[in-house]
Amino acid sequence: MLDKQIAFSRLDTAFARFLSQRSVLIDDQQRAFEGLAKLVSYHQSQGHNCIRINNEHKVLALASGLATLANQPNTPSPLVVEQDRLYLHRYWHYENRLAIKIQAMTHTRQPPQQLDDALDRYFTPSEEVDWQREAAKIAITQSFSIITGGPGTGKTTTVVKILALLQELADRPLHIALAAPTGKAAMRLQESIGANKTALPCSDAIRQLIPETVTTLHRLLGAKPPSPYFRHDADNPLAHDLIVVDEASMVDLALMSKLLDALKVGARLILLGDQDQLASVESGAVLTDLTAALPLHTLELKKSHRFGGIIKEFSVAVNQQQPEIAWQCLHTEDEIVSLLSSDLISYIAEQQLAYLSLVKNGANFTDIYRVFNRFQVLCSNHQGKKGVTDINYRVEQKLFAQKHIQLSGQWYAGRPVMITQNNAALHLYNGDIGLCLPDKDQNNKLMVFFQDASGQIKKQLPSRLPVCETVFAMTIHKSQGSEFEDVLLVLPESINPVLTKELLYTGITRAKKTIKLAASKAVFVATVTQKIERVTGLIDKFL
Ligand SMILES: Nc1ncnc2c1ncn2[C@@H]1O[C@H](COP(=O)(O)OP(=O)(O)OP(=O)(O)O)[C@@H](O)[C@H]1O
Repeated sequence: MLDKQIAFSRLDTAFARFLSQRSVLIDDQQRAFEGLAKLVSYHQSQGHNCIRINNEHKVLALASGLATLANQPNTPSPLVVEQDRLYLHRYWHYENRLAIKIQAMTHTRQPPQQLDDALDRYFTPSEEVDWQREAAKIAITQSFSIITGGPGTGKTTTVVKILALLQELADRPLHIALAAPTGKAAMRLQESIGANKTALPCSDAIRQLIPETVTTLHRLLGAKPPSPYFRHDADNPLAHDLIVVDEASMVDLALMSKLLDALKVGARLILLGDQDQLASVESGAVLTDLTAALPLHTLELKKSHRFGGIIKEFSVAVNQQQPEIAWQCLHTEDEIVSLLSSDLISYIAEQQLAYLSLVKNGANFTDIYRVFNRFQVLCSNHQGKKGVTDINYRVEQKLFAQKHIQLSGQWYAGRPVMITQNNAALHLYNGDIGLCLPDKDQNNKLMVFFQDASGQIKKQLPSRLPVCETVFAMTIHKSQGSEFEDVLLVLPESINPVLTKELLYTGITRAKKTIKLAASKAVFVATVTQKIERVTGLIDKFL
């Protein structure tokens, strides 16, 4: 049953050997069991919650003495068999807890009196169905709700109205937390909430009950690194009456399960996100699974208020896996969505000139940061030709050859960097972007400048920074939760397993104004055709 093509890690091999040596099996059966354990370990590391097994494997796993049936829990075993699925015990536990906790929240609440009148004040009555109003109705009458939709469909606008409505309708002020999986996503939601609050048709008293700060989920739950556990859990629940989580597609099974565990009895949860985006980096496809499993708790907003036109058409064609239509979108006259026709590295270097000239002229950081963030190169892959490392290296060399940067060492004025490791002491987190600039207050010594959610600027000595990398280009994965005016999407020269329609859709939906694509038709078509399939048992647990 072992697939020779699979690149098992040393961890997969060591884990499987460890288990098989503890099994009661011998000889061929022991070897077969070791193969099975290796497969579970590998697929879990690839984002699946479990693997599908046939009867023979089920018998083998149970005969090993190291797997138990999910519905016959006795002593905890390293593996769990549930129907035709084999899990590592921990992931079965996460799936099971998550389903149990959500099911406990699926009873409908008594609709408050005058709900319709209240809704009418926030949502202008119209002839057609107003889906944002419907979403608000679901979120108010259910303890657990999901509002999904692509960029600009009004998820944030709607949720701010929901928060005001819930505060108006509550007997006492609700304790609300707003959270997102990454610092970047938290920052964006915070900006958006602030802007939306002022436009609410409510009293100042109600407005003040809507929080303005957005935290990361890890901070909300009280991370205790390196421990995988949080300060808040079932024994020490969060005090909040309502928690809103934005960019929920990025939340993996383990984190979502821990979040649900940490909710107090009677609390509400609203998940916001785009179910068509990439699944979480770690295992599971939680948002997609939950939207499929709980249609009565889910509302999908379809109409984009930010952009229609060709970007929308392009994203829809990619999402619906129509490669020929998507390819045609790249060939319209207005060039809002187009193929890159010039040399890739020269084009990227040219796009940095406005930014680098501000750096050279000693402009203030806010202006430099804004101009840098206008354009971003998003690659599908990190390694290999046309991956992030390759492009960053070649762009630096080009800018150096053109004398736009002075490349005497690793650090130079104008080097943009992305932090790739959290450092709580410095308040710098994976994904934060900083710019290396001469510090006028310190005799032009090179410092790395960052801007936080509140717009505050902080600086650090390059030598003190946690691990980071140059970021003229970043992966599409890292760009989740961010938006840029102009995006250049770069795919490699040959197809690889990372290339999926979800990845491309996520990259496309980062763009606010224009999209350029650097890819051959063959690779583009193959990418649109490939889809993320994650093996999970979550939907089955709601049947
Ligand atoms: N019903 C509406 N009528 C008109 N404009 C709207 C409506 N709903 C939202 N908008 C506007 O559309 C824009 C996008 O809305 P919003 O930021 O709420 O969308 P979103 O789904 O949260 O987007 P993203 O996922 O990109 O954060 C905003 O400028 C907002 O004011």
